[in-house]
This record gives sequence, C-alpha cells and structure tokens, in this order.
Amino acid sequence: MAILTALSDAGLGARHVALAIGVLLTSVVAHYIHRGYQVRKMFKDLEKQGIPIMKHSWLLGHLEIVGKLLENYPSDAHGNYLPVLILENWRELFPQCTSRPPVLYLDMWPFAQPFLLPLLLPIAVQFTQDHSLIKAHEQKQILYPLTKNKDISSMEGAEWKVWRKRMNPGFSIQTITSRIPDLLDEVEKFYGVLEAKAGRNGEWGEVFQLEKHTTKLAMDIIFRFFFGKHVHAQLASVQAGLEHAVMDTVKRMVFFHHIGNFLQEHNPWRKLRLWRNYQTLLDGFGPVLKQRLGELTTDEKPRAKATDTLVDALIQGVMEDREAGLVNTSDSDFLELAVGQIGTFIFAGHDTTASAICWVVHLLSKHPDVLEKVRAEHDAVLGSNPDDAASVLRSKPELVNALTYTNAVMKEAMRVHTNVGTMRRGEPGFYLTGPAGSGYDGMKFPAGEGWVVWDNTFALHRDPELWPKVHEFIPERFLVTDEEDPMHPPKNGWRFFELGPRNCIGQHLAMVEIKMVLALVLRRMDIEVAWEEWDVKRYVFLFGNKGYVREANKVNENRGLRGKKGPQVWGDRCYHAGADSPPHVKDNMPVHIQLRQ
Ligand code: HEM
Repeated sequence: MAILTALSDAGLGARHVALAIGVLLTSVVAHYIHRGYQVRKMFKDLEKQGIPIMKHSWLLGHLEIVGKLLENYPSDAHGNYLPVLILENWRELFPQCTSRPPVLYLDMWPFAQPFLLPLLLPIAVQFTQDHSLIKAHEQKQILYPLTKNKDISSMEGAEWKVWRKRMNPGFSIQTITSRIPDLLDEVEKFYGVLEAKAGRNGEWGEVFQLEKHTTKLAMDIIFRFFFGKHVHAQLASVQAGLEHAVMDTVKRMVFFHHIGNFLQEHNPWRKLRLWRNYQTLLDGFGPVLKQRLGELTTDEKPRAKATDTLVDALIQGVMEDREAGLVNTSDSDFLELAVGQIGTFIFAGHDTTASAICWVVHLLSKHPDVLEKVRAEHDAVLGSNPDDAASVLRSKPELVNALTYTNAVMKEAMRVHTNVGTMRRGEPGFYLTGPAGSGYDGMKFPAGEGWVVWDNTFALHRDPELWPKVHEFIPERFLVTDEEDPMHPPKNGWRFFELGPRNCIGQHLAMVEIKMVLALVLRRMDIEVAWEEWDVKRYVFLFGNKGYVREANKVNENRGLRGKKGPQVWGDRCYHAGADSPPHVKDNMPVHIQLRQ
C-alpha cells in the first residue's frame, strides 16, 4: 500500500508501472528469442559445413535427445552423466558416421550456452595442453561473488603467469610434505569426529552425512595450509564465520545462466546476501592480513621466502605489484586482491577434495579385497599399530610418498568418479583438428567465439577405447609400467586435475590430504553407506515419529523407504548429484561407522 501511495505521489499510476513491467518482460523475451536464433544458427552452420552433429531442430536444438537420454536418470543427477551417455551411444546418435566423431556440439539452449566437448582424448589435449584456451566467461562469473575475479583462477595472460609463478613453490610436493606434521592436527580432529560417531561395543553407529564432515576438514586444511600455524591461530575466533560466508556464497552461485534460474540470479535478496558475505570476508581476513603486511614490511630480516607460507607469498606478491604500479596502493585494493586469491583456493579446494575422499571410501567399502591390500600397505609402511599412524607420519612425513598402492587406489577412484573439469572460451578463428587415425584425420572442427569448450574428463575417463575393463575398479592399472601393456594408462588419459599450464595448483595438497585421512582412518574403522537407515531418519525428520516402527521394519527387509529402492545411477544410490553446482555425492553420502577390534 505504502509503495502504491509513494508511486502515486510521484505521479506514477498503476498503468505506468504495468507498462514498465510489460516493456521489461518484452525485452527479456526478445533477448531470449534473438539469442535463441543465434545459437540455433551456429549449429545449422556446422551442418552446412559438413561437420557431424546430432539430429538438430530449430525449435528444440538437442533438447529432445537430451531428454530421452536422461529419462531414466534422477532429476538431480549431475550434468557430467550426459556426455557419457552420448559417448556410449554415438552410433545411434550420429547415424551418418562410421567412426566416433572427435567433437560433440551440444545445443541445450535456453538451458545452457552452446557447448563443444571432446569425444576423443587428443581433442582435449589440443585446447588445454597444445594451446591453452582462456577460461570461459561462465567460469569467471561463477567466481565473481567470492573473489571479484581478483584471483589466480580468473586471471589470464601475463598477470596469471606472474601469480602462478609466485604461488607454485608453496604448492610443491616438498613444501606440502614439510607441512604434514602441522596439517595432521586437522586430520586427527576429523578422525575424532568420526570416532565419536562410531557405534559402541562393536556395533554400527548412527547414520550421518560423511561429505559434510569431509567438507569441513577440507576447509580447515586449506585455512591451516594457507596461513601457517602462527597466522592461522590469529584467525581462530573468526574462522567459523568466514567458512560460513564462503559456504553461503557457494550455495548461491549460479553455475550456468539459463532461463530456469533467471529470477534466482537477479533476486535482490541473493545479491544482498552475496554482498554481505563478501564484507564478512573483508572484515574477517582484513586485520590479520594487514598485521602480516605490517610485519613483513617492517621486519629487519629479509622478506619471507615464497615457500614459508602462502599468505606471505601472497602479501609479498601484492607488495611487488604495488611497487611496479600494477595495483593501487590503497588498503582496500590490497585487501580485495588478497581476499580474492584466498577465496579461490578455498573454493577450488574444498568440495572437490571432500567428495574425492567420500568416493575413495565408498569404493573401498565395495571392494573389500582392495581395502585389505591398502591396510596391508599401511601396516608395512606406517607400522603395525594403526593408532601410531599420525605420530609415525609426523616423524617421517616423506612416508606418504611410499604409499604407492594407496596412491593407485586413489587415482582409480578418481578415474571412476571424476569431479570438476574446465570450461574454456572458444577463440576467434580457432579450430580443433581431427586426430590421425580417427577417420577424421586433419578435418577442422570450429571452436571459435561463442562456444563454451568443456573438457569432458568425466566421460573420457569412462571411454572403453582408452581404459580396458572401463567399468571395473582396478587400481593395479596405475601400477603398470610397461607402456605396451594394454592396461597401461594412456598418455594424457588421466586428467582428474586437468593437464597443461592451467592444471590444478592444489593437486599435491589434495592427494596428501586424502592419503593422511586414509592412513588414520582405514585400519581403525569400517565405513559403509547406510541408505536404509538414512531413509528412516529422513522419514522421521519429515513426518515425525509416527510410522517409524513400520518403516524401520522395512529397513530390515533391506528395501528402503516404502519398499522403494530410491533413486540410483548405474545401480548405486551413491551418485554424482547437483543439477546446477559442482558434483556432490547424493545426499552427502549417508554412512555409519563401526570401530575395528
Ligand atoms: C580433489 C580435489 C581437487 C580437484 C578435483 C581439483 C580440480 C581442478 C581442476 C580440474 C582444475 C582446472 C580448472 C580449470 O582449468 O578451469 C583446477 C584448478 C585449480 N585448482 Fe584444483 N582441484 C582440487 C583441489 C584443489 C585444492 C586443494 C586447491 C587449493 C587449495 C586447488 C586450487 C586450484 C586453483 C587455484 C586452480 C586454478 C589454477 C590456475 O588457473 O592456474 N584445487 N583444479
């Protein structure tokens, strides 16, 4: 009422408001129609040039095909599954082709930008390693609310090169190994949480969501790793608030702009929350960063070496940029750049590592023979008393590098359950070339402006032409050294952290973190998924205790709630979920724990 009165005081009647809304809606619709025409035309042009594409319609693009392929998949199954299905069904989808097309052009407008994906490995190599295309607009837009794109992941060209060089030493294997004694504190805390959730007297404990705890662990590790012991301690009182601000921002990120999330994206409440979260990061990190800046500028000893801690390398980098006149000398510029860089490390490293830990644990519980071998290796390398694992690693951190079978298990789990990839921007005049022997030798596949070039690692890791016994979990393939052996992993084939100059800077940290977790956990407890208990817990949560006994009885029949098996992908209720986010384990992986005798 008050608004209408104010509008009428200002001489604006209801008709004016309706007109303004009408004009706005018409321009949005006009934009979508115009853009829709442009996108569909890109595909029609490919057809005209003789480039093999899937059956394409002016009205629906590839939406009909996509709908059919995904009709038996749960609605929250991650988009990573789609290209696997296309790769598996290429013969039906490309009836005009006698060999698999190297490149997939995918039109899901208005639900996605026009995508280009490799269906053959050499194509992925061409745009990440031979010529590293710059990151897609979409990837930068995702990060903007957290980093204002003042971060290593969003930077390009000379600026990126300088920053990557500054940060690389802090992420080297040597630096990470030297930090193991300190980081183990966080892993021990995590172990304590799991132990408290385990059942007593040899029983299984209550069901809980493992991925929520691995996410917290991954965040805590990044904070500790980034700031080092001394500075990290100063953050203790604000760390929870900072972690919450990051998580809340991540929750509100819009991964792909499309018609389905237009309103969500432009919701003023979302924008306000994002702005508030960013202020929390500036306020929380600010005092500590400024104090450290002061210490580094006034210290009589020479400036910290880049390898001391990442926060020092970061501050030193900003100081160098200031001296070179590349950034403003104002405090706010310093702070925004520093917070942007920290934000990207937290963002890139937390839920990726968290879900990787879950998948390794899940696969091990499904393959007891492999689990036994891992435990035997831990006995051999870390000593026969599992309770000593942390102290052994503290005194000899380099032993993590001796866990070769564990390493192979992790790599195979990462092949089977690949996480994020990279999205690049098509470049004017850029082409991908049909690889020799592919049946498309030398053929040029346009990858110019307007294409979002997605690496498709999830599907390439499940390509039977590259990986014999592709659906099986065989860690030993990563121990094969003879390149002639068909089980030897193909060159450039394992791309979990991507390859090329823009590969993952945090990959050694992630691998060491997961190994520390496995070393402390696997010999002391059994962890397995507990879907039936989870179903009951959710049922009680949603509908109260009524019917609990009835539902609990069904659990004993091992059938899940109301006799339904629950959504599954590839025969497993653990699948990659997240329609508009990085992949998470479905329901954050409900598990229960039993302590080993
Ligand atoms: C299992 C865990 C992880 C996975 C699967 C993963 C995966 C990836 C991938 C695929 C990329 C390439 C992205 C692109 O080109 O757009 C990447 C880049 C990056 N990752 Fe990771 N990552 C993990 C852990 C970490 C950790 C622990 C950190 C840091 C603490 C980190 C920091 C970064 C950064 C900063 C980049 C951008 C590097 C650049 O552009 O130069 N990641 N990661």
